[in-house]
Formats: sequence, C-alpha cells, structure tokens
Amino acid sequence: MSTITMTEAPSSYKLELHTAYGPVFRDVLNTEPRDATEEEVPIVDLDGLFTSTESRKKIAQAVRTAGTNMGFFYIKNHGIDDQVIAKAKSQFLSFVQQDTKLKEKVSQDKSKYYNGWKAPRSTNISRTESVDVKESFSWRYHPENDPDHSQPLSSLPSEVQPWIRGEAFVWEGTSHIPNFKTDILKYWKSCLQLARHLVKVFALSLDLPEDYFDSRTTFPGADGVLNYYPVTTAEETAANSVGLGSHTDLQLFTLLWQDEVGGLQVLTKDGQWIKAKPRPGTFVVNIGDFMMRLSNDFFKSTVHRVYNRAPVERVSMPFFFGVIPTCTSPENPPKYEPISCGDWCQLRFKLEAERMAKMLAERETTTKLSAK
Ligand SMILES: O=C(O)CCC(=O)C(=O)O
Ligand SMILES: [Fe+2]
Repeated sequence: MSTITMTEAPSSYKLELHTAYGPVFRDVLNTEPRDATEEEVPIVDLDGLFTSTESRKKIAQAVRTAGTNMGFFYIKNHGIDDQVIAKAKSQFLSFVQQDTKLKEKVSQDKSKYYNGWKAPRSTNISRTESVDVKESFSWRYHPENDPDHSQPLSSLPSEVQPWIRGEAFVWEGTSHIPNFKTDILKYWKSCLQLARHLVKVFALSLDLPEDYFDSRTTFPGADGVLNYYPVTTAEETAANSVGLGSHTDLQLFTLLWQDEVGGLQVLTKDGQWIKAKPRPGTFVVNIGDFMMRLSNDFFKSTVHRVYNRAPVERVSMPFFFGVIPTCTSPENPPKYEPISCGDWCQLRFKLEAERMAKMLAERETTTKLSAK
C-alpha cells in the first residue's frame, strides 16, 4: 500500500485594508516575519540625481526594477543633511514629552484637513489589527513654506487654492518650543527638494519626459508626519498590538526616514511579512496608491505596517509626495476614472475618521452597558 505524504500549507488569515473605495482583503501567512533580501528591498544609489538627465536615466533603471517588484527600496546619497534630520527628530521628541494639555492645543480634532497631533492609541488603520499604538504630528503643504514658490495663498490660481491643505494652527500652537517650526520645516523642505528631483526619475522610469510632473509639482501634495512609537506594554504585546497597522500609502511616493530601532514590515505578494530593517544613511522610498493608479498598476503600492517589540521608543518621519494625475495612452487606456490626488486622499481620510468615530461610539455603549 502506498502512502501519500501531504505537506500542509502554512495557515493564513484575512487582512482587511482600506482603500478610497472601501475595504479590500488579503491573505496573510501566519509565519514569522523574516528579513527582506537585498533583491526584495534594494538600495538605490542617488549619486548624480541633481547632476544631469543622463545620470538620472541610470537611476531610473534601478527605480523601475524596484518599483515593479516590491514597490519598496532604500535610497542612499540622497543629499539630506544628517544634522537636519537629527534636529527634526529632537524637536519632535521635545513635542512628544510635553503635557497632554499642551499637545491638545494642536489636536487634529481642531483641523479641517488632518493637520496636527493624534494621541497614542487613537487610530486603528487596519480593522483586523489592534489600535495603532503610535502618536503623531502632521502638517500639509502650504506655499508660504515652499522655498521654490513662497507666496501667500491668495496669489495662487483660483483652481489650486481649494487644494491647499496646510493650516497655521499647528505652528502657532507649537511656537513656545524654540525653533520647532524652523527645524521641522527645514527637514520638510529638504524632503520636498529631494522629491521634486526623484519625481523626474520616476517619470523617466515610466518612459516619460523627465519634466512630465513638473507643472503638477508646482503646488504638490507634500505632507509631513512625525511618528512616535512608545515601548509596547506587556498587555499590548500579549494582545499582539501594532505600532501602526497594515496599510498602503496614498500618494505618488513616500520618503521615509526611520531611526535605528526597526519595526517596519512589508507584505510580499505571497502574503509573507518581511522586515525592512534600518540602514543608516538611507531613506526608504515606497510607491503610493496614486502612483499605482496613474501608472495603470505598472508600479506597485505595497502593504506595510510597524510592529515594534524593541525595549526602546522609535521615531519615523515620513514625507508623502503627490500630484495631479494622467498617465495613459491610446494603447494603455485608463483603468480608473480621473480623480485629483487631493480628492483621492480626502476620500480615504474621511472613511478612516468615520470608522474611528463609530468604533469609539460602540466602545462607549459597551462600557455603559457593562457598568450597569
Ligand atoms: O514608521 C514607519 O516606519 C512607517 C510609517 C508609515 O508607514 C506611515 O506613516 O505611513
Ligand atoms: Fe505608510
């Protein structure tokens, strides 16, 4: 009698993700996260980025490979000064260490457009996972802060004005921290300058003229976020809590500075979590949903999350870069209806805020019932 050996497939779970159009689901393996290989998340050398079209074309080759593979890569020789990064990080830590009352002065609850402070454990980006343990401080593009187009809002073309989402209260409410605005915006301006060059490389990697995005990046989506991940408590560890739950980024691409602590994980096509470990001197770059959409799915926006189990706090400083669309041809007709990047982001931000409000209301009802 012959015996048939069955190799059991590893078990998996369904992960729920947000998109601007509602939830989608992914199968994720229950295997331990492993380190990413250098092929999965490669290092792209930006040497020559600011020099010539020819040197940008070389970089574009590497970006094309990385962008169509995992949609995640590191960049080195990015030109952002270590001191600028260090100052932004230390200013953010001063902000975090303040009394809650002071942080509430710039609470996101006061914002129309998701600027300001979000308290720890106040968001839940993936319903399948726990609340997000992190706290964050966000600000959005305003031409007054843009060294290339420094001007008051009122002087912008009228069709652009409604898309400007920066709000002054975040700087007014932090003005008691010496040089906070200057140091944070110095970091943001460096990211903006780098992004405006990197977007040329992305254009080349899509066989477009390198200035393809230029008119659209005059007043870009350029959102800065500072994330603080406290040490995960014993209860949170037992509950398998995430620092920041599984999601894709929204815009064209993200420049992410992460400190040396680690915790960033990326989901492969096969549903395996892999760790994008910190590499000193680099930023992580990842493709956003909007780039995926306007490249007709050529580039991939990849699911990632932060799962921090280190015995120390962690800081990351992402910069989200976006523009207004079109990337189709008669041979490659659009798969999606046209939508502006601003509308696109607003759709999803709104869904998340509504869901969080609902969850808090449900929680309150449960507490009331159990107190009876
Ligand atoms: O903290 C990190 O490493 C990632 C942050 C992130 O994914 C985000 O803010 O969208
Ligand atoms: Fe992200």
